[in-house]
Amino acid sequence: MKIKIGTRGSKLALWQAYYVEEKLKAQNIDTEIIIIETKGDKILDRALSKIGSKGVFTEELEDQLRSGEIDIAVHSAKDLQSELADDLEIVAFTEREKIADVLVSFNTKLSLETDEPFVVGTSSTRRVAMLRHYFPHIKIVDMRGNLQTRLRKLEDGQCDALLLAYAGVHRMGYHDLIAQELSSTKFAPPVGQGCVAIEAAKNLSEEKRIAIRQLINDEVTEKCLIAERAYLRKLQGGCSIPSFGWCIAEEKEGSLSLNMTAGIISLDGQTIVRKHSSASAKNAQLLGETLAQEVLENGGAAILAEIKNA
Ligand SMILES: NCc1[nH]cc(CCC(=O)O)c1CC(=O)O
Repeated sequence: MKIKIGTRGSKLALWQAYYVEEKLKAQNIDTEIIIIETKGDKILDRALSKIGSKGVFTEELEDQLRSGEIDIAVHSAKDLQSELADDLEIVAFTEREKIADVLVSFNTKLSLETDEPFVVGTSSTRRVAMLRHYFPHIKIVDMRGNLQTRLRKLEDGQCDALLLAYAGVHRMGYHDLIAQELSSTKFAPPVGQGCVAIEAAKNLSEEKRIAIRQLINDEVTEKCLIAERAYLRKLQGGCSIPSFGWCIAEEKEGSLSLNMTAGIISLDGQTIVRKHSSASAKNAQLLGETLAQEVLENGGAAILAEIKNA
């Protein structure tokens, strides 16, 4: 059997593709990595939220899944839109890395917790809003591009620090630049952060589908991601909305139980709606949907409407 793996060409995307390839190769499955450029890779001069919300990093990969040019597409789960077309599905989620955001700087003594003002580069609406809420003394500059591009801008002095996902920083070997790991209860991570998702067309052969699930899927992570993605789908926000959601699993009396926190924050950081709930892993999807309903009813809908009008 041979499995053709489609990926974007950034270093982080390639790390993910090699990670998946290793797991398949270990069981003597032949693999080929095919690099595909997406709109999100080509357009670098505009904020992601302005390019258009859906599929900026996925559309071209999905076309090739449908045509059979590739068997699977490897994505950062957080970049994969919550609602897939009817002919596509996620067949596996890899075991999750730490989900927190980190402050990255050449001055690792920097901390958001002191009153000292400094400049942070980020273009994520969630990170901007969270900074405004918790750390209003921080100045923010817009900063897009892949990790290496952003680090070069940091090196050039365009900012004092970056806010990034721990997972990407760790995978790229930039551990030494981590100045501070942020608390997820406060500075809540987005749905999917730290996890790699494997997307396939529904017409992929059953043989390949089963092999991929067996070798790559982590069942505990999958339950968490089902809950998180159900939350995002129900919120109908898309990836440029400052929403957050993270679910952790714990073994409780022999069965798996999920604890999830989810919410949304206004762009100016003034209003946060945050809800928490638990459920059995069997009800993962319902957990995410129920939380979305609660968030929407308790001020979330008003924040969404305000963002759409802006
Ligand atoms: N939006 C870009 C992106 N997509 C996935 C990651 C990090 C790795 C991950 O969360 O899986 C990053 C970089 C970042 O936000 O710092």
